[in-house]
Amino acid sequence: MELSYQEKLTLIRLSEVKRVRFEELVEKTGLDQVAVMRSVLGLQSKGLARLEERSERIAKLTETGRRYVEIGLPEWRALAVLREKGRITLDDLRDVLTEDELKPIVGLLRKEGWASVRKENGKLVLEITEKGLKAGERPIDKALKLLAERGIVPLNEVEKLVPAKELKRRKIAEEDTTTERFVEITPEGEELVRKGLELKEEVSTLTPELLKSGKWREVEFKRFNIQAPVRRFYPGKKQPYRAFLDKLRRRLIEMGFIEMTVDSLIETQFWNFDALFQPQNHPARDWTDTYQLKYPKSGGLPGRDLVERVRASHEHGGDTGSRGWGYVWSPERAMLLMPRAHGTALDARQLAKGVEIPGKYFTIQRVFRPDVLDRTHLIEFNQIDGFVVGEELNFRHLLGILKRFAVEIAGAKRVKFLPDYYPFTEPSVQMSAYHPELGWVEFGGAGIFREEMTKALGVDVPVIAWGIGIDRLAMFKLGIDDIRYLFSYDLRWLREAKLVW
Ligand SMILES: N[C@@H](Cc1ccccc1)C(=O)O
Repeated sequence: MELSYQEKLTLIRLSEVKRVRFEELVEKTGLDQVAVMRSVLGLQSKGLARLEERSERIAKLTETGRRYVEIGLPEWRALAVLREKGRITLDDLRDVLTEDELKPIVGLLRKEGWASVRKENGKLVLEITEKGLKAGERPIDKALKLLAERGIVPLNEVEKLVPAKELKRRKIAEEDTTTERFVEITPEGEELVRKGLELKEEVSTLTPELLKSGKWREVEFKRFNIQAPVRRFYPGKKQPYRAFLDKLRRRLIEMGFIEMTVDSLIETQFWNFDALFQPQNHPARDWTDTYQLKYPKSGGLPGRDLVERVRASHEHGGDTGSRGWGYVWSPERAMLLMPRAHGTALDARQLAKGVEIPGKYFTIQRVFRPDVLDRTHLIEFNQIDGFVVGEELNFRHLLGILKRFAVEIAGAKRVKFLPDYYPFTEPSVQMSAYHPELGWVEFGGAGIFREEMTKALGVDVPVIAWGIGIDRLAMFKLGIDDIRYLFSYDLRWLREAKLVW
């Protein structure tokens, strides 16, 4: 039979006394209470010992009772004054009794026969009696003594002296129930001890010393119950959404994407709109769809050549064969500053800077757009934008990549594509994924960048691009149905949110 060190120790100590109060057994083993209880339960389940619980009615000294132990019961204090003076009025007792004790005192003394009571000139006069002079220890005094000595006394013992009701009425003691625990060894337990138990100290940590000295071969290792329930533990960890973004970034890098970064959240309209072939009179450039910077209002434009190519593209299509938008392009307008409204601005910057062909790029950006806050809309949110550039790319590649994003990264089960419109892509597509509680949620746009855009930026091969509302993807992944929760301070959520992947 497999016994732990503590079980063996407990069993051996128990065999010395056969039957013992639990508290005493704790003392005998020198272990702590929890360890002994665990051992006793272990022994019990192996049939070597029995734990017996007995509840018992007891009387317990009250606060008032404790005071009486110190200064004496009120009737004794009153009697002392009577004995001294022979004849007294109630006023003479005010020094030795409280107001509460004074009220019932006449009745008490009379009941005991320690004083006679008369009324003289409208005042009560108490006179000591023969019995009062000889008065000695009564049952209630004995009960009080017993309680004083032990604090807690079995009810039946007290009741041999005074009814518990009486003690309760006088607020000396109150009734209660305690559970006493006894541990008893079984014949099987005794048998086992008789055969001899080897008591080897158990080791719970394997130390370098044990390993070096080779002593690990001799010692006995403590067994751990890895199924035992433990206390919940909340170690420090990354904010769940931050963790999600970090993992997403790593994943994309692993997939061979190059990350595009930028220092500022502020962008010129040139990079946010113009370089993307979005005409300056396009409604989405209005203050209703994007924010503008109050101060400073304007920033700088990139090199002349690039600006001229973008201008040409807008005004007449440049050398793409397109007719462009057919209006007079304004550099001042393009210089206006705004909080970046989409991550796609970084695509434009990268294409202008030069790209590897074939190549894959991505960026995770904080972007800003006026909106009404609700469960699926924030005015400040995160986008993951990316593009793939290569000679042979076509629309089918784009759909394939997008589907992979939605299914693998967002864990969406159902995805659908719908035709859409963006000034910078042709064709354009919008994607939605099915959320179990919110229904179809649009989470991104994509398309093939128009030549009017890519050529002006200096790239002459197909570029397929997408922009995804990453917060919405995270909702799927983190299993939440309110986008605002991603930035929540709710400690419970922060502690218990699963780290995904
Ligand atoms: N920038 C677009 C998404 C998009 C990116 C790239 C190509 C097409 C569309 C948006 O924010 O909605």
